[in-house]
Amino acid sequence: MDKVRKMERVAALTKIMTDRPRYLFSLSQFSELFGAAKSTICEDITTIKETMGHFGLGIIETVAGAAGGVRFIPKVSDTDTDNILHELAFRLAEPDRIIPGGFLYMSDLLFTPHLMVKVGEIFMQRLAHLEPNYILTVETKGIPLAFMTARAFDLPLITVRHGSKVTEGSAVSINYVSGSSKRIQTMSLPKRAVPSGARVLIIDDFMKAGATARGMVDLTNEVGAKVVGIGVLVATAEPEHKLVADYLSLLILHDVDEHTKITDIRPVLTSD
Ligand SMILES: O=P(O)(O)OC[C@H]1O[C@H](OP(=O)(O)OP(=O)(O)O)[C@H](O)[C@@H]1O
Ligand SMILES: Nc1ncnc2[nH]cnc12
Repeated sequence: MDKVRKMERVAALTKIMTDRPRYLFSLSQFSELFGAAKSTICEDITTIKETMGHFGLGIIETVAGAAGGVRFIPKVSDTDTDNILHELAFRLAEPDRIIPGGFLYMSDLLFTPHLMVKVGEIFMQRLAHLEPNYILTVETKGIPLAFMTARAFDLPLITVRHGSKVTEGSAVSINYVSGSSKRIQTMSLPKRAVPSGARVLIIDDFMKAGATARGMVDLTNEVGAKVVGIGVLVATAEPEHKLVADYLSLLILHDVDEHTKITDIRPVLTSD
């Protein structure tokens, strides 16, 4: 290979690292890829680190030692977080989102990749201290958000399903009554999906009574793993007491008025 110029290395390194947030790349790997000395790669990394810091684009973390390396950690600034949450609240308050029964149509936003990438990064930033090693959600609408959170953490996603599937092997199942649908539903977790002792972070799009989240906690306990935290995009203000003790919600839905078409939904801001 022709000698790779610094500008080319920096562009390639940035692409490789930001494509896989939080993954620890070894310097030897980069050194081999570009045919450059480790000291040269270190200089490139310093340039990327400074640029990221200067523009508030994320953090480049170096880990010393034989098992060490370098990784990119997404960082959404407080201002960007507040702007995204304001934008989501504004869009969710659009009058034509109200569905009879006081439901809010959210699927278009939940399935918009660039929005969910950011929300996933916000969850990662706020919940990384819990040190999960699995992300868990329940089908259907929670999946894109949970998947993007899993991406920001560089962790696998497990999906609880409404009913067991032969392709997933043996499963533990429970019945629960979702406060939202007021129906008895079944949820199943394949036994092989979560090893016992795993630290699980639950991510979902919506929480009303919290029965769905409670069900996921119970299933996780059933397979000998532990729920370390729960994050939801929207939680309703009422009922105040949910069926799970502790959770982080990015938006609070105070009211949906089907007659006036006014939805009162507010972000939980970084300054709150
Ligand atoms: O706190 P709860 O009252 O239990 O309700 C919350 C659940 O309701 C929604 O799912 P939904 O029933 O709309 O299913 P879907 O994602 O498959 O559309 C949401 O994704 C939660 O999982
Ligand atoms: N989108 C939604 N709007 C209102 N209540 C819900 N419960 C579950 N999903 C909901």
